[in-house]
Amino acid sequence: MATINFGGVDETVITRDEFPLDKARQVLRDETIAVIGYGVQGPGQALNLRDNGFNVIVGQRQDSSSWEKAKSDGWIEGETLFPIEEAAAHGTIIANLLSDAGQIAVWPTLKERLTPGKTLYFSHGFGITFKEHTSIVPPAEVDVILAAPKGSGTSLRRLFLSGGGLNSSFAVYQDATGKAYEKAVAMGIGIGSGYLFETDFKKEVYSDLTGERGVLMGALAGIIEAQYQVLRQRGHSPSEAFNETVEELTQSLVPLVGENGMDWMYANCSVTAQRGALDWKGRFREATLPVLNELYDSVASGKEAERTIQRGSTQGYRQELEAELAELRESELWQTGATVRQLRSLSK
Ligand SMILES: NC(=O)c1ccc[n+]([C@@H]2O[C@H](COP(=O)([O-])OP(=O)(O)OC[C@H]3O[C@@H](n4cnc5c(N)ncnc54)[C@H](O)[C@@H]3O)[C@@H](O)[C@H]2O)c1
Ligand SMILES: CC(C)(O)[C@@H](O)C(=O)O
Ligand SMILES: [Mg+2]
Ligand SMILES: [Mg+2]
Repeated sequence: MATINFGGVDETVITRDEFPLDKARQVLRDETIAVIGYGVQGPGQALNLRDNGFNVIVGQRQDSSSWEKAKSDGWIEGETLFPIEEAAAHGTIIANLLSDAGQIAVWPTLKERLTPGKTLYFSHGFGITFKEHTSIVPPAEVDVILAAPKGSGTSLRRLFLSGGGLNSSFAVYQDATGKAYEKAVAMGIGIGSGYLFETDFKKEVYSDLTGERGVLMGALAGIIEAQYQVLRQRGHSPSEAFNETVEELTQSLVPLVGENGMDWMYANCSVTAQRGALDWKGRFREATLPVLNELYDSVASGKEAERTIQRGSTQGYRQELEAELAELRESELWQTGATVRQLRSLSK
C-alpha cells in the first residue's frame, strides 16, 4: 500500500507493483467468481478476469439478449454460463453486476445462496448504502466488498486489451473471514484496474451519483445544449454551433486537459481565449454551485436512489430509456454531430 500526496492530502493507493496479478491470483486461487449480470460492467469485468486467469462463470437471465451476448463472448452454457440461481450457487464470490434497480428483485435469490464464508462483491455502494430502499442486508457470515471502476465497462475492457488499466475505488463493508480486504484488492486487480483508491460504500455511491448526474454526464449534456441553443438562436449555422461547443471540446481541448491539466490546455490556447475563459469560469462556477449542492443533497437524502429504483423497476423501462436516448440522438445538435463525425475520417 502506498501513501500518495494528492494536492497536499495523503491518501492510500494500491498499485499493481505492490499487489501484482500473481498475488491476486494467489489470493483468489480457490474461488469461483460468479459474475451476475451481463450488461456493461458484467462483460468488461468477466472477460478481464477470465483473460487474467481467474476462475469465472457468468449468471444471466436465459432467453435474454445479454445471454446471447455472453455466448458470443465465449461463455459456454452449462460450463461457464448459467441461469442466475445456478451461477450464484456455484460461485464463492458472487459479483452482483445487475442494474442497481434490478438487484432488488434478484436479492432473495442471491441471499439464499450466500452461505457462510462466501463473498458478496459489488461495483457500487448503492444497494448496501440505500438498504432502506433496496432491502439488501447481507448475512453476517459473508464478506462484503466493492471494486468500482471509475469509468464505463466498455473503457475497462478496451484499456485492458490495449495493456492499460482503468482506476477503481475499493472498499470493505463487512469482513467475516478476516480476508475481505485482500479479496477486495485482488478483485480490483483481477478486473483490470490500474490504481486502486480506498473508500467506503457510502462515499463511493455519493460521489459516483453526484459525478454522473453532474459534470460527467448530466451537466455536460445540459451545458452543451444551452450553448448550442444560444449560438443557433443568434444566427449561427448548426455546424458552427456544434464545432464551437462539442467537436473542439472532445477532439482538441479535453484531451489536452487529460494530458497535463487545465492550465496546460489554457496555455495552448490564445491569450484572448485565456483572458476570456479565466474571466468567465468563476461566473459558471457560481451559477452551477447551487445546482450541484442541490444534487448532492438529493443524493445524500436517498431521493436519487429512490427515483432510480422507482423508474428502473417499472415494466418497459428499457424501452423508455431507449426512447429518451433516441430523442437525444435525433435532435438537431446530435444529428449535426453525426455528420461532423463522418467528416473526421475525411480529414485524417
Ligand atoms: N455501466 C458501467 O460502466 C458502470 C461503471 C461502474 C459501476 N457500475 C455499476 O455496476 C453495476 C452494473 O451496472 P451495469 O451498467 O453493467 O448494469 P446494467 O444496467 O447494464 O444491467 C446489468 C444487467 O442486469 C440485468 N437485469 C436488470 N434487472 C434484472 C432483473 N430483475 N433480473 C435479472 N436481470 C436483471 C440486465 O438484463 C442487464 O443485463 C451497477 O451497480 C452499476 O452502478 C456500472
Ligand atoms: C460510467 C459511470 C458513469 O462512471 C458509472 O458510474 C455508471 O453508473 O455507469
Ligand atoms: Mg454510476
Ligand atoms: Mg461512475
